Amino acid sequence: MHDELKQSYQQLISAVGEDPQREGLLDTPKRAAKAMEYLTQGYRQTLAEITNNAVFTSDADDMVLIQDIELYSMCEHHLLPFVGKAHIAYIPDGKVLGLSKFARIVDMFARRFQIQEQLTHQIAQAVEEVTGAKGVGVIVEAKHMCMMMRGVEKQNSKMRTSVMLGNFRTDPKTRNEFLQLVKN
Ligand SMILES: Nc1nc2c(ncn2[C@@H]2O[C@H](COP(=O)(O)OP(=O)(O)OP(=O)(O)O)[C@@H](O)[C@H]2O)c(=O)[nH]1
Ligand SMILES: [Zn+2]
Repeated sequence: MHDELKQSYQQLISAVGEDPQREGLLDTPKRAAKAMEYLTQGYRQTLAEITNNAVFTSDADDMVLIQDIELYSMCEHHLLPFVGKAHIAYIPDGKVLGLSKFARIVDMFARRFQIQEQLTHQIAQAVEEVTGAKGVGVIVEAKHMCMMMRGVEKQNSKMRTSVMLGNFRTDPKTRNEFLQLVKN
């Protein structure tokens, strides 16, 4: 993959009319390929591997909220970054997941070519799958460079997506508790 990416970046540099042999650009295909490999490493990870069995038995059955998990992803339409935060809440059903693993789940799906709606959905489903929770709620808020640097060039708009599963979907009280907690 590395060599293929490197060649693609060489072509890209030529295609925009730059000189790939210019001193400042000589190592750019190599660096850019390495960066792109990192930014898409989510394709080469699995849920089992990143959560590493960090699921613990617990009789806690109150809502757990992990807020402000920063995320960097790339929109699949323009391959430009979108940047923001994820908030994840769940109601355990006998099992809790190690705290850091929520951030790892966010990164695994963010480091792919994405649309925000699907990213939000995948995070929620993964948390449900790993914890077997009674319910899961995920909110993602992000700013899309494809709307800021180009196109409509709006600097202040933000996209907010949410996915509610289990009792977050069926029970308005649970959902409201989540939304209230995130607001605070
Ligand atoms: N729903 C959704 N849309 C997104 C996301 N990221 C980018 N987009 C939008 O995808 C759309 C692609 O529209 P097109 O008309 O095919 O592409 P375009 O001509 O580059 O569109 P403009 O951005 O309006 O210039 C744009 O409206 C983007 O704002 C995302 O995560 N979710
Ligand atoms: Zn885009």
